[in-house]
Amino acid sequence: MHKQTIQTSTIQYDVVVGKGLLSNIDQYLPKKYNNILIVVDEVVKGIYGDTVIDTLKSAENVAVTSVPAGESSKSIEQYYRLLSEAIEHHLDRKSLIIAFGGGMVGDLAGFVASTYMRGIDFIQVPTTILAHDSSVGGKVAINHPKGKNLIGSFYPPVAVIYDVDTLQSLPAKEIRSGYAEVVKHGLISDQAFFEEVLNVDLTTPLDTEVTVDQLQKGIGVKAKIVEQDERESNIRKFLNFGHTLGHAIESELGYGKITHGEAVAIGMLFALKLSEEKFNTRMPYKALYDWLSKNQYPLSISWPGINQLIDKMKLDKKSENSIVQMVLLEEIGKPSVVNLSDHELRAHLEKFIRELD
Ligand SMILES: NC(=O)c1ccc[n+]([C@@H]2O[C@H](COP(=O)([O-])OP(=O)(O)OC[C@H]3O[C@@H](n4cnc5c(N)ncnc54)[C@H](O)[C@@H]3O)[C@@H](O)[C@H]2O)c1
Ligand SMILES: O=C(O)C(=O)C[C@@H](O)[C@H](O)[C@H](O)COP(=O)(O)O
Ligand SMILES: [Zn+2]
Repeated sequence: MHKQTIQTSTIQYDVVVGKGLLSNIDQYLPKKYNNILIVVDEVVKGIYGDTVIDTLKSAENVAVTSVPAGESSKSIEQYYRLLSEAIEHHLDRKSLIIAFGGGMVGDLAGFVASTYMRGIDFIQVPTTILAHDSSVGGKVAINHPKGKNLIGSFYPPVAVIYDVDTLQSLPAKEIRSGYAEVVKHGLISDQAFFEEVLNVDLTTPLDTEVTVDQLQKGIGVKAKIVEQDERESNIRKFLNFGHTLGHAIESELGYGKITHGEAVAIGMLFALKLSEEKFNTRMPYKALYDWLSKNQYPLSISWPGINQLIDKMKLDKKSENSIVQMVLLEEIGKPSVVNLSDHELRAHLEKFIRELD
């Protein structure tokens, strides 16, 4: 078992990563709670629900509510329904919400916790590779048809309990999706880490030791940033590398049509191309493209119209006065936030799409 402590200006919490944690989950709760609501998606409930419920039921008053699996549950309807469940189960300010699943459940249940009675404790119990990213740092949100995560808050969990045994049952598509964020953590932090990630072959069974080591490194990269800039005034924007276009693609194609990581992977390729142009430097575009292709990321997508994409990019949370900001790289490990005019963005995006297709 490995523990990293996150210390921001507002809160301290532990991220515990290890094997077999689910069946001892009660031991990792930071304190005793009078009442717990577990929010889980139907797939995760089917595989791991009993273990967690049985462990907690002996000690606490526990209720479970499930949401349909998939990005479309990160919606105002599910958010409202979960609030109603919290009321029905008599959760109060001494109660706990457990977000049990991938990033979808983490973001949704975390947002419920952040607004129910103006905020009650919640913990993240991630079950996907992607959630090494989403469970740490306290961004919680739901989607709006106009844009990803437009309704949300900064609301850190009181603990993250990451049982890596759960990764064994992940479908290949979700392994790919999660690894895009590991690649991101490599690109924004360190050449050696990036190269190490590109050595991983996602088409063969994962080497658990290597994966867990890389997930811990990714968490370390994220922790270092959110500890200094919890609310994204400056350097936290670096964690958005690949997301300005990625989120626009997800939202324009329809939530769930492409996974978050698949869209971010395309967004990172675009950001690398732009970085080359803006900083007159060489970027590992080809190395990343080849790795993504070899690992069966969908790089040839049915592209939405450029105007729609640009409109969505303007709604990105980094935008100011409708000017699109993108995170680019001056070099690997040296991210930088750059403003782009509509004209420039359109020209580069058109060229990128043409060359990718
Ligand atoms: N808050 C943040 O900082 C942050 C960071 C990155 C991504 N996100 C958000 O996270 C979401 C994506 O998260 P995700 O990729 O984990 O998707 P997800 O939560 O939708 O899970 C993906 C799929 O995997 C299934 N699944 C989950 N765990 C499983 C397991 N152990 N075994 C088998 N199947 C399992 C789920 O049922 C689902 O079908 C997006 O909404 C994205 O915007 C948030
Ligand atoms: O933690 C962050 O900050 C990130 O940007 C991490 C991203 O991987 C994640 O997808 C996040 O939800 C994006 O945030 P948003 O503010 O662009 O919605
Ligand atoms: Zn992301």
